[in-house]
Amino acid sequence: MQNQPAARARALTKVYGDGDSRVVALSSVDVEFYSGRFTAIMGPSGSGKSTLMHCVAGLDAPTSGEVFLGDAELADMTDNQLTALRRDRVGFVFQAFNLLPTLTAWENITLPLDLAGREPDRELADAIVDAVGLRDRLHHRPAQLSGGQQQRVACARALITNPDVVFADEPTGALDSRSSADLLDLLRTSVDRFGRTVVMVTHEPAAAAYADRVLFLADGRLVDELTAPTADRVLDRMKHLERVAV
Ligand SMILES: Nc1ncnc2c1ncn2[C@@H]1O[C@H](COP(=O)(O)OP(=O)(O)OP(=O)(O)O)[C@@H](O)[C@H]1O
Repeated sequence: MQNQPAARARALTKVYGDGDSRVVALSSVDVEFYSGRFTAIMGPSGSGKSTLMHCVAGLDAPTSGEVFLGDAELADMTDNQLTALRRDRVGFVFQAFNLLPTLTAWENITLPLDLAGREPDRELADAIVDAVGLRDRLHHRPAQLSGGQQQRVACARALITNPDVVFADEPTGALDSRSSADLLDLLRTSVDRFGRTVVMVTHEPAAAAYADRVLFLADGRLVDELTAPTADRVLDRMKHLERVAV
């Protein structure tokens, strides 16, 4: 049985520019991201992966179509409501870690709560700090941490508000293979242990294999999907897509 979608889009279309520079980045995409699941989005370069994630996360407005986070339709929201939604109900992890250099790891992790005037839930904060394995680094600043540690701080920051959905855009893109595996384990743990919903854009079949389900985009359309993926099966589908695309 599938869970309720934590986020979904209907007939989502995104067009950039006009005239000669017009690009249809997404063409009438219907998609559901199930609650408590880990979904990976793959596809050739330029296929619309980041655009899809940004539209569903409320970072970018669709040209047409509908996007829902839970029951809320994003188009019905004012700018202030969208800002609050991005702060309180959505967590983000990007390829560049985007930590504030003057704050310690702990201050970076709790920043979204400070901005919202909320206190950390001690039990959740403890569990997250243990899961990211940074208990002895909490008072270090980003420059004193490795890339992998910085990305785990970013991941803890995305989890600390107990968001409905964590969106990760190429989160392992700047990491070595060991740090990538640690980060992917952490995203997997956030789903299995904390019940989070994770949506991750990636180029790497080995990273997509951590997900429960992989969606494949080509030319702005959803063209395929795989459940219980393995790196080999993901790679096979990608080869097929890239053959079709040339
Ligand atoms: N701000 C923008 N203005 C104009 N065109 C854009 C803009 N953002 C994206 N595009 C175009 O939209 C299409 C989809 O881009 P998108 O970044 O979503 O693809 P992607 O699958 O994430 O690519 P990659 O794997 O290379 O990061 C591409 O043709 C891109 O050039």
